[in-house]
Amino acid sequence: MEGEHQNQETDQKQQFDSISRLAATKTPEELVFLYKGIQYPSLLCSPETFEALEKVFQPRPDDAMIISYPKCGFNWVFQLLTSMAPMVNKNVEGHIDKVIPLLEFGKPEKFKVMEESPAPRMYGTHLYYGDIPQSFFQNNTKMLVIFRNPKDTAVSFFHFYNKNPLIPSFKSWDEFFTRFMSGEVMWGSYFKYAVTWNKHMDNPNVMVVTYEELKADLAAGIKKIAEFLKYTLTEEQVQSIAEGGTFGAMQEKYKTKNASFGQVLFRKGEVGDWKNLFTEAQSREMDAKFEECLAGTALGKKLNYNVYCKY
Ligand SMILES: Nc1ncnc2c1ncn2[C@@H]1O[C@H](COP(=O)(O)OS(=O)(=O)O)[C@@H](OP(=O)(O)O)[C@H]1O
Repeated sequence: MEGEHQNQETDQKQQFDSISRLAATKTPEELVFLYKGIQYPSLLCSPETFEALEKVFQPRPDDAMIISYPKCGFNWVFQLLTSMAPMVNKNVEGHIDKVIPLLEFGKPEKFKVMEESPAPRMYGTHLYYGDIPQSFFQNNTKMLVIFRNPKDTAVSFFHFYNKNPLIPSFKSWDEFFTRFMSGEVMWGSYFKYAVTWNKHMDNPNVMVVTYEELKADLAAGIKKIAEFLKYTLTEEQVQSIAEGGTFGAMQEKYKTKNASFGQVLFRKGEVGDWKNLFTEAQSREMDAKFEECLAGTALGKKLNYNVYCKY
């Protein structure tokens, strides 16, 4: 089993290196493609995979699906879930890391591989609510929706664009900020994403967790997630998941798994980094947008904007 796991890690590293070499031969325009009006990275997503997600993939009620706008903590929560899964069913072990966990990434054949995985399966998406196939709602898949305050999300996204060889770069933070605010970035508008999810927070199969609450108390966050998924964990198991889920532990793990992508993915892992890039005018502009879209809403309250996004 250990050998198989190492092979999967080597595969991931080789895939990333070979796609990076391909990306270097592309123009910035070629690195992005539009699907239903939204931008996606063309070397990672394809219309065939989007169609197979809709028509071929069979979600199950005991699946755990992470849904997040980019840079809100998808990989962090995925790590927590993959630590939990073998505690719930040992047979899951050999199936973790077999496919890229983001549903819209990779080739359509991945869905056949996922079919063979025992419960609980863990995967996720950055897709808009409206672009998630109806089958997930009809089959009562459990949805963990991860949000992060919009200012840190924007800063993290900006650095991601500029560090990730698979997507185009921006000349400046100011240019990126304008595009983020108008929603002309990959996976679309943060605010549209949030406004839509705010309407579905009462769905019993949906639980919203924030990046900031995990940062404040990771063990409490793990217990909350386990309870939602109906997993029984001992205190020791919670502690061991929390230890493996710190920023430092995850950064270290990626050094052996895929060092170059690890550097792209695990940048700083902090709350409040926005203060290093936002001008006062940009901060006010985002405050006004938050007020217009989310003030007074359940999700707006959960995001604790006044605590995390004000000077
Ligand atoms: N364990 C842990 N603790 C705290 N923060 C963490 C952790 N793991 C990942 N991160 C930070 O999450 C940011 C990346 O978010 P995503 O994983 O959603 O990115 S992606 O859209 O899927 O590429 C990115 O944030 P920034 O550092 O602010 O850029 C990561 O560093």
